Amino acid sequence: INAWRKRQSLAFHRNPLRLRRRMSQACRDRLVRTPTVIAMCGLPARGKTYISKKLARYLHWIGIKTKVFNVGEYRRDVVKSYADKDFFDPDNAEAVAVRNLCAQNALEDMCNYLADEGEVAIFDATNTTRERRRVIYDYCAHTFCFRVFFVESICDSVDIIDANIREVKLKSPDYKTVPQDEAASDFLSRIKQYEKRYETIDDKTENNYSFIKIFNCGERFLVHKIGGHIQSRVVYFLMNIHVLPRTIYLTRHGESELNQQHRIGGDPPLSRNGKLYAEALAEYMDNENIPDLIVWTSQMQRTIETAAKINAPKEQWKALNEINAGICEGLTYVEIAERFPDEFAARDQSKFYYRYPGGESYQDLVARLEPVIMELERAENVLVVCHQAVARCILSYFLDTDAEDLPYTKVPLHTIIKLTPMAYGCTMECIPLPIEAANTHRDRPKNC
Ligand SMILES: O=c1[nH]cnc2c1c(-c1ccccc1)cn2-c1ccc(Br)cc1
Ligand SMILES: O=P(O)(O)OC[C@H]1O[C@](O)(CO)[C@@H](O)[C@@H]1O
Repeated sequence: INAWRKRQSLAFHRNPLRLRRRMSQACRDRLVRTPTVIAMCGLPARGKTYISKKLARYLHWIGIKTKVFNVGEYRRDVVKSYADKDFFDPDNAEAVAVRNLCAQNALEDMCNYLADEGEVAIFDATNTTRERRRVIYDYCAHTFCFRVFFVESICDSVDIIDANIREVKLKSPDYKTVPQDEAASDFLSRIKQYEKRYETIDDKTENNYSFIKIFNCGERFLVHKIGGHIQSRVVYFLMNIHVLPRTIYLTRHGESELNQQHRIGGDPPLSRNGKLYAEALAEYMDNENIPDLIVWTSQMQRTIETAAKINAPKEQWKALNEINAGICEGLTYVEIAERFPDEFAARDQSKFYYRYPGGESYQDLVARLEPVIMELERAENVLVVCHQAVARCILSYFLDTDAEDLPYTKVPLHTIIKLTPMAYGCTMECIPLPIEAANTHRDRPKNC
């Protein structure tokens, strides 16, 4: 499929017409993983960029090549200094031409990305008219034979719109030199310009499309003609996220007796220092005074023991158990290098994909952690007490780390990581507690 795509993309740059015929031929052949365009729809301040970025982060984390194409960024490239709301007046012919050009440029870049390497592309734009959606559908589905899935966010809650404008819009490049209250009123009138022409997806005249309509941040959904695996994963994800403010705490278990011996795996008890960390962690969480905190641990005794003294309900997840090192369980890295030199070298060559004989890879870990991430999206204040490799995978979901770098993320023992969702991402604060612990981190070797 990749070689085919490479040929198609070369052909495209040489002879667009020939490619389009070839691509329509491909339409008749069932492609294994037909690329999907997720086209956002909705008035400004309906969370389109929020959904686009969050969705892209989730799909990237489960291993699907995904990229967001934001038309606003294309417009800012073309129109250096933003004039004002009149730029969005549908009767301003020159501005309409510029905006259509930007949308077309984004559309072409997006389809080239999918023709070359991408599996999912998210088209982050208002797409608020039937005509605009038909242009997208004809270009992506008929010319390129990609699946198209429309995601419309509809929100009439003034509080939510106002919060969005305050939290995100006023920080946008369009308003960096404008006083806040003037920016807010300019943005509100920008919305009014769009409202003049807004046509919500109509399940009668647009009933051939696959789409989901989301009302008021997920209070209600209307799902229409889900087409394929990606779309069903997207719908499932969108029905599990929420925007309630909350904090996620992440920490490894206290130092274990095997950590002290620099041995990996096993199901060892805590060392004396590990027990001290368990007490300090309970005290820290008490001081944080988090409403309705829930604590998740693995089923290994070192995490259960670490959480035991925390004054909150506990839940054990087998999915949070540490990576299974198979034949290397209980060994030190030196012993592994001596007894299984080829395995040791192979792991450093491709640490994310390498699977221990009789054990797991980081890629296996991400797959087994997906239900934990989904439940974390549904939950509010949670403390997750887990392990080094597991913590790296969970952290990479929130920080959008690449698979290449994920297995080398530093997650020291006796450190509390505080994750707070903000605007389009989340902030991370590391709080090391002053209790001695072995260093279990192994850096990427120089030659890898
Ligand atoms: O402003 C908004 N209006 C309307 N819907 C919104 C937002 C935001 C939002 C949240 C944080 C910052 C910026 C935007 C998220 N959603 C949203 C939409 C659908 C789902 Br399913 C979940 C959240
Ligand atoms: O992938 P790495 O760097 O070997 O770290 C994972 C290892 O960390 C530990 O949790 C502690 O050493 C081991 O149980 C596990 O095999």
